Amino acid sequence: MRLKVTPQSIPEVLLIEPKRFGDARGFFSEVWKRSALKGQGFDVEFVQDNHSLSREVGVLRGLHFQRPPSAQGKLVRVVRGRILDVAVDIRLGSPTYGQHVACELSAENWQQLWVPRGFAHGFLTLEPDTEVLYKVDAEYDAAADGGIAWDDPALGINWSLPAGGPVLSDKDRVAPRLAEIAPPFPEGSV
Ligand SMILES: Cc1cn([C@H]2C[C@H](O)[C@@H](COP(=O)(O)OP(=O)(O)O[C@H]3O[C@H](C)C(=O)[C@H](O)[C@H]3O)O2)c(=O)[nH]c1=O
Repeated sequence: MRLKVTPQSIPEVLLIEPKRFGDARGFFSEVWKRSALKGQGFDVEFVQDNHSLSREVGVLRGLHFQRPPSAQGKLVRVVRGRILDVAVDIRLGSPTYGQHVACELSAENWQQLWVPRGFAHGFLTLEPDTEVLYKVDAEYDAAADGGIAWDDPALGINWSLPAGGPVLSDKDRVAPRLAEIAPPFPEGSV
């Protein structure tokens, strides 16, 4: 098997573990195969690839989403360094609404997280010079871009922050709490 897929505590969120074929030259790995998600009921067609570099430990990007009809599913992986990757269920009416999955993804463990539409996504870097690559199934739409506070007490995310606190963008520093925004994903919207 080249791709192991494990549903998480919120079963729509999947941990994906591609196999690495190592040899004296290095390794080869199929890091994405459409049939792997299709087998889990997600027939995804990615339309954009993203790549971010975060220089310091403690960079926290999130919690972000795009509102319908520009909602994005994301397949996240780390090619250098390590992150705590977090997906928060913000689908109104979901039995796991407001709950989250947190997984450590790294170049070493080679694991990926599938974050479906209807989830807010964010990560904290655990090593310097961390590079995150992620495919999305809807293009960037700045007008649909939304965010919720990384430290929203209602979400109860244990980020394991560094002593100096997170390094945030101006946008993330002032994001509202989930209860303060109009529900971004009404029932049936994703
Ligand atoms: C997301 C995105 C951003 N941009 C531009 C907009 C800004 O001028 C610049 C930085 O954007 P931002 O500060 O939103 O980047 P991040 O904080 O890494 O945002 C991402 O962080 C979390 C982890 C996510 O899951 C989202 O994919 C995304 O929101 O890139 C684009 O041109 N295209 C894009 O798809």
